Amino acid sequence: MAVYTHLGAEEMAALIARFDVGTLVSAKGIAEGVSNSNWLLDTTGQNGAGQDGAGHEGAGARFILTMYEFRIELEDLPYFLSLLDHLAAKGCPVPRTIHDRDGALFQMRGDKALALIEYLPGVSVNTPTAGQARAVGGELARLHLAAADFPASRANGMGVAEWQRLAAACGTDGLARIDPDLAGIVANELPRLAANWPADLPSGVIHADLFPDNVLMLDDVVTGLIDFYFACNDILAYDLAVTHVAWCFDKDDRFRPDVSAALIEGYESVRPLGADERAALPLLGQGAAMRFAMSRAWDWLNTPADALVTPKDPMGPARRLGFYKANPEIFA
Ligand SMILES: Nc1ncnc2c1ncn2[C@@H]1O[C@H](COP(=O)(O)OP(=O)(O)OP(=O)(O)O)[C@@H](O)[C@H]1O
Ligand SMILES: N[C@@H](CCO)C(=O)O
Repeated sequence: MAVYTHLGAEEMAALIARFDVGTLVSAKGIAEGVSNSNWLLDTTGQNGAGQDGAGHEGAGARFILTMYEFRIELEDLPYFLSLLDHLAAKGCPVPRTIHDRDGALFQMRGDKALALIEYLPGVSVNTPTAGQARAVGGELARLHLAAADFPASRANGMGVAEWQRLAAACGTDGLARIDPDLAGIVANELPRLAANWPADLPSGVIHADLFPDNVLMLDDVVTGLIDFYFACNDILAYDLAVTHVAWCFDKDDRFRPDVSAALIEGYESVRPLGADERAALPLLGQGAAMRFAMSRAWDWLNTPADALVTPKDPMGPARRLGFYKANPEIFA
């Protein structure tokens, strides 16, 4: 479930009339996703009409309407939405933001923001193949290169200081309630990661959350990179580490060496890693695993029992952290 707000037909049609996209034909709530309300819209217009004329007259057009419900600060929206436009203009497979007739990137409904973005085809894979991981690695590197001249900057709100804040907010008892091992893992590993976190690796715009559910694919082709709402400026190789944690293990947290090799090869076919970046990957992987262990632990302890969403298990990333620590040679 992810439609938290009801928008009536008349209101939806009036909203869409602010854009040069034709008139509304249908609007369907999208079940996937947990943070925002999303609708799939069909209109009588052309895709991207009024921007570059792409699309086919008479064929109708399809869009995603997102209402930002939680977590996203309004002041960050221009960064996220103009980043989509910047990357799309450079040929990255990301949805363009549809601007309204006055050029605005987003609309307000009460205190909530809404944005209309381009619909992209494709599905999210559950068990990626090596070929799919190679393609994702290549697109991630292309994203890093394409964003090199993006003029805006945003600090990583999910960096080391946030892992520490979340760990403290969960407390030793809370972590131990989730799993008897978790409190010990955090007590041992978090101070070490914080003390050794690299400060001088190449940085730029990163996606920071490129899990399979944020990638749309058709066979081995990436058709969409979506959900840029953690994007920020940080270490580029950390983004590869995040993607590695998310793609290179099976559901039982067993490492998948072929998928790992393909992801890194795909990345390096576009942007070869420096020796310093490659040497840092074992630590960056542990940090990426800690980031998701901590955000999930907080959600685990703070999601009401009757909530419509099931919190994700923090122990998956926690076990992957242990794997990276014990097996740094996988990145050699
Ligand atoms: N541009 C797009 N083109 C096609 N489908 C999209 C697009 N954007 C989103 N979707 C669909 O909507 C679903 C939810 O989107 P998204 O993951 O951005 O939601 P969210 O609530 O912000 O995410 P999260 O659960 O990661 O916080 C996606 O799984 C995908 O199926
Ligand atoms: N992709 C994240 C959710 C966003 O922080 C996870 O799987 O935990």
